[in-house]
Amino acid sequence: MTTPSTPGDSSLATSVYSLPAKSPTEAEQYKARAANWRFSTLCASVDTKDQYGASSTPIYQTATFKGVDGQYDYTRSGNPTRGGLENHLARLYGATQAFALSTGMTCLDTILRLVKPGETVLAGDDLYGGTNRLLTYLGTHGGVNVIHADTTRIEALRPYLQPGNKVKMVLLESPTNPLLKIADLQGISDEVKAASPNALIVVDNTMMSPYLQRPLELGADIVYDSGTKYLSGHHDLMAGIIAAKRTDVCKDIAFLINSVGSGLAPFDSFLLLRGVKTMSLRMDRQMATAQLVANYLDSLGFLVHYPGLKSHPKRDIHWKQATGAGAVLSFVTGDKALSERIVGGARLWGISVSFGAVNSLISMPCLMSHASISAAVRAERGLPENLIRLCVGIEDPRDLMDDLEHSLLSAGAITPNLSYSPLSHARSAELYATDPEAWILERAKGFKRPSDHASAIDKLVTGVKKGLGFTSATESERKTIEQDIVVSAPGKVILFGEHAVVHGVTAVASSVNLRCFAVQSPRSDGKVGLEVPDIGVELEWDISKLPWNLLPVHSNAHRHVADKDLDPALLQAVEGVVNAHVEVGKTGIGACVAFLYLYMVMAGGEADAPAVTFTAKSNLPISAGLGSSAAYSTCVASALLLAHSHITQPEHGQPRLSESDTNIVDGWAFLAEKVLHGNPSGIDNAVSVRGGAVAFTRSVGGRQGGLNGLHGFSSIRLLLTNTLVPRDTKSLVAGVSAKRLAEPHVVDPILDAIQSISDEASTLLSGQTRVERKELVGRLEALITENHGHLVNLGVSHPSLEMIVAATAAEPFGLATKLTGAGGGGCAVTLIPDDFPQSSLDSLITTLQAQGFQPHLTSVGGPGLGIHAQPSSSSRSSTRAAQKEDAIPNSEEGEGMVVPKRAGLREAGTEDLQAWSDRLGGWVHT
Ligand SMILES: Nc1ncnc2c1ncn2[C@@H]1O[C@H](COP(=O)(O)OP(=O)(O)O)[C@@H](O)[C@H]1O
Ligand SMILES: C[C@@](O)(CCOP(=O)(O)O)CC(=O)O
Repeated sequence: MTTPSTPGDSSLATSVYSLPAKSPTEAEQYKARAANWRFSTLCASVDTKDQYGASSTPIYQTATFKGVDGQYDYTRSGNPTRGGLENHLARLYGATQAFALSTGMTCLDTILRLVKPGETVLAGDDLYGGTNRLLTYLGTHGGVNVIHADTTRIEALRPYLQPGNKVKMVLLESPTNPLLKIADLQGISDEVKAASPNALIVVDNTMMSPYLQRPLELGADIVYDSGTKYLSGHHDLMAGIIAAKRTDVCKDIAFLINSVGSGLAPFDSFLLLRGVKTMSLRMDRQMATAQLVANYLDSLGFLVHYPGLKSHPKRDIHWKQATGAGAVLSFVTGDKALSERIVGGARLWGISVSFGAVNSLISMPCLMSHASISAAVRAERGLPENLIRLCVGIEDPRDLMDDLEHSLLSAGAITPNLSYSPLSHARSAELYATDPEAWILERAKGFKRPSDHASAIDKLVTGVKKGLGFTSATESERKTIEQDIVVSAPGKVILFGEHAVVHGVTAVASSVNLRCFAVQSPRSDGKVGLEVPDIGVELEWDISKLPWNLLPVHSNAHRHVADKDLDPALLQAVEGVVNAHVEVGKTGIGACVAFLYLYMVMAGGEADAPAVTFTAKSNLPISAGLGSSAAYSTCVASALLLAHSHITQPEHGQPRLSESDTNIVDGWAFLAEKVLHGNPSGIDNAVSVRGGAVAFTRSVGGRQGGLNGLHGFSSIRLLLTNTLVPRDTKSLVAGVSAKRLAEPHVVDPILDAIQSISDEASTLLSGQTRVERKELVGRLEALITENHGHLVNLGVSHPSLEMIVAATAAEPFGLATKLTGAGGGGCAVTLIPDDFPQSSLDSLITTLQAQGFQPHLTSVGGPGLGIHAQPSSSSRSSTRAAQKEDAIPNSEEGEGMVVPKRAGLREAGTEDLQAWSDRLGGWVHT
């Protein structure tokens, strides 16, 4: 057995990194057969020779191998799965040897170790951020002289090539990422070699893969690829490949990999080998679509970087050395905020760094993959901050175009071309099937980029269409918002007095630590959109087509104050608009109607209606009695009020929102609650808007209502248990009202009894009583049990709630529980005394879970409505600069990257919402 030891070990090339054990004749036979195969045949035909005849290379998931004279002894030095992959890749790269490592950056690290202190590395100036960072480190810590130049132009390299400069390595990329600049690989290699014979030409070939470009055939000494990209194609592994022709170079690389242990693990080697088999197939599809996308954007007048375009600089050189244009392209919109809107609005195009996988991606390199290069250096290297990079996958091109076009439209990057008459569906389908390039150009004709000066013909067509009752002529001028508006509001738990509160009885409630979060973002296509992924809502409406004619006429000059009552005719019309979407379920319909109703009433007319998308997501269980509707209503109300500047956008550092703004939001949130619940008391929105704990009395029949803060509430521990039984607040509230009408002699005494309970609870929780803690908790427990009994008599309990009451009351627990909220299912709340042992709590939780319920301990009394503050105008520029600097150190592939807020909210999992909002920071609460 030969273990690689020193670079000078001549046995190395034929030992652990050589072809697998097989007779030379077999290997030769394979080579002879494969000699004339084309690339895709080579990809799919792995030369496997396994002891059991396995037709796919097995995973040798082992660190060590038995015996002393076998071909393998230790996986760091060599492993049959990795060896099989490396042999296969060596053929694809046209290399003497190929090596599989853990990542593309490991490849670069390994290659750079061939440079000694005092020697020079010549590298490009449009490099992947990670490459740039490693080179900088080598310069400061490794004594290596790193020079950045435009490696795509030999003229830029010439001054550095004199022997005195000790150029050991020239790092090339073509096309570059993300500007797709082309380098003449053969020309540069020849000239570098002539001037600096010791220099190694290294090519990062990741943008092309060996399928499209084989730099070893163009004079390069070493080529490396991030195997994470096209080679694997599925974003399910990380890998890097080094391929080289010169045996001395191969030996050095093998030595380093063995010494460091950077070889790819067996399982990842297996996955990569599997991925490589379909590489050409995937890339053909990806490239064909990329070409369509590039043609589309190009014909609309965007500056597009893609070597498949006729106008691409040095296109002829690219096509001399490569057989395809790849599937990455980038384009300039001219406006960073516009680019953020485009990226934030895309759905099918995922927001992510990296490229080359089967699914399509969209990103802004300056905020993501290239964020580790400082803004100043990016500017110096001509990387526009508004650049959008598209990495095309294998999805149906029509779906990709639908999504991109929708996103461009809603962001205002394109507008419909009113003078264009679209093809019929049948003709368009036929064109797509027979001539996709003609199809895409035809598609692009339906749009144009907005310009300040619409052509005379456009103006004429607009006028005619408007006269005929078509969409508003002023879509591009329609009001929108300047920046994203971000808000959040909590749910609530009612401890005493639900239902009775509707009839004027006092209730005691507190906010909980679960919230609804919302982003309202600008759009420029004359539409208003609502996205509530929790309940499957993703809709948009033409603003001009909303039933504006039914808006009640307001004499009132204080338009920002909400109406007390709903307008039945408008409500019905809005319900009609929403009900037209048959795909939306009951929960979704309520959410849409509440939003659209507020949207229309607050605008007061079409002219003032802003083109926005409202996106909401919540970690509150919906319809479980924890006030998810109030949290949503509060978010809708505050976001719309901010869009109209009816309340003040807070600035960083402001301690809290003003009392008057708080009241305005509460009024509108109450109106939304009325849409959702018919006759709510207003307690849910009062708590959601203000947070904390309150005793709330609705003003009924001329009696004075009121709201008092309860400061002894927050120290109480509550267990909330969700029965998961769905119910409907509106009908439960209506049921109690009907019962009161039918049997006032039964219901009224119950209401009186609940009033006494709430009064006593308010006193106990006011924080000012002298009652001893233990006694206080004991009294509250008795009140809970009593209040639940009254709710049972009002007919709003449910067998599942009774199971929880019984389970928590049973020995050894002995706890008091009541339903909370509207009942009929939903949640129960259990008071956990201070001295209740943790072990008992754990066992109670297990018991409840075993019965199919979802218990969780909650903290109460947290903040109410929060609005994400804009930096104050004086500090705006410095804060931005600080944020950018903050993002630099950890902006790795994905980590710390800046995602448009709307997309960030949409993509965050329910569990991550709070963390997403904490990361945003800068919240100002009521
Ligand atoms: N996150 C949310 N996004 C959109 N709408 C919501 C959301 N949460 C609640 N809603 C609306 O509120 C209704 C639930 O209200 P309700 O039955 O009172 O339950 P809860 O006690 O959770 O407030 C839903 O049907 C839906 O229309
Ligand atoms: C039953 C009621 O008192 C509370 C309703 O709470 P929820 O919708 O179940 O979260 C109704 C109300 O106060 O509006």
